[in-house]
Amino acid sequence: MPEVLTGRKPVTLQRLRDMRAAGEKIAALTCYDALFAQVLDDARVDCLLVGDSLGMVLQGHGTTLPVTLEQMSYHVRCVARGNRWAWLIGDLPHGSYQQSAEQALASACELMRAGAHMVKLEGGGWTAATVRFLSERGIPVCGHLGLTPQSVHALGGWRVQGRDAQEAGLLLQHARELQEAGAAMLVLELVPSGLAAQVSAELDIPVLGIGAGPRCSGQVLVLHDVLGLQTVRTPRFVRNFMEDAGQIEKAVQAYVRAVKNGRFPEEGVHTY
Ligand SMILES: Nc1nc(=O)c2c([nH]1)NC[C@@H]1CN(c3ccc(C(=O)N[C@@H](CCC(=O)O)C(=O)O)cc3)CN21
Ligand SMILES: CC(C)C(=O)C(=O)O
Ligand SMILES: [Mg+2]
Repeated sequence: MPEVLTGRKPVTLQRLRDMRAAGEKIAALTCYDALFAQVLDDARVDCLLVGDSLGMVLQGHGTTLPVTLEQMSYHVRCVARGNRWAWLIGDLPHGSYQQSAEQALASACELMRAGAHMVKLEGGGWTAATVRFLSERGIPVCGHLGLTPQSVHALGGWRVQGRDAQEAGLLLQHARELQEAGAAMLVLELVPSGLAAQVSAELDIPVLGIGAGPRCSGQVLVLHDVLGLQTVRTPRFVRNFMEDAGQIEKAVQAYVRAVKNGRFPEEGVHTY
């Protein structure tokens, strides 16, 4: 239905900032195709993330490393066709932004042409200059700290990040630097809930958590995990919303509701 009949407005960066300021939780899910985009959009998911997790979920790889920019661009195009209102974030895949700020800009432009509203890149420290380069050129950028899957081999596995004081301090510093460089959003993955709460409270930008506890501006999960479809052992931060809902549309609605009213994630159950 058109906007005049639904009263629905597209989710914008300003709207996401307002939600953060008002304490309204942001509900995000990964999405890789047009049909699911339509389903999630209808269920009023605020942000759709075309994540490079598709390398593991759709392609059957053991990590996200083999995913290419061309593949990401294809999936962003698919999702953009099915989406109408949600804010669309595209992951820059491994090797598409590390070489230089210029390389990152070219890769980001490819995803923006495909229909992304924002790009996401992993890591702290050196990424600040790249985030600044893209932001100054009108491309909204989302940072990603904590467990950064593209560095899984360097990190020594899918391990919780920021457990000791030194690691926590560095993560907080990286988060500040990303915001200062112009990052408009931040994903925190697999970090202790207290640290995620501290980062979210200190920053002015929306912080989406995945395995980062309930005190973030919002949550993001892999869609297939929410639907109880798992090829690997389910991480503890996941909740299967299909169990009670019994139907995909209802499960997604239940996820949005649980995030909005703060019942997911549950401290001590889905947290570290
Ligand atoms: N389906 C799916 N869901 C995801 O959340 C996800 C992907 N794929 N692929 C990319 C990354 C990989 N992720 C993972 C994978 C495994 C754990 C895991 O097993 N974590 C341990 C924590 C170990 C510790 O305590 O340090 C756990 O028990 O949850 C966590 C995140 C998150 N991302
Ligand atoms: C899990 C989220 C944050 C992600 O980066 C992905 O799906 O690739
Ligand atoms: Mg990713």
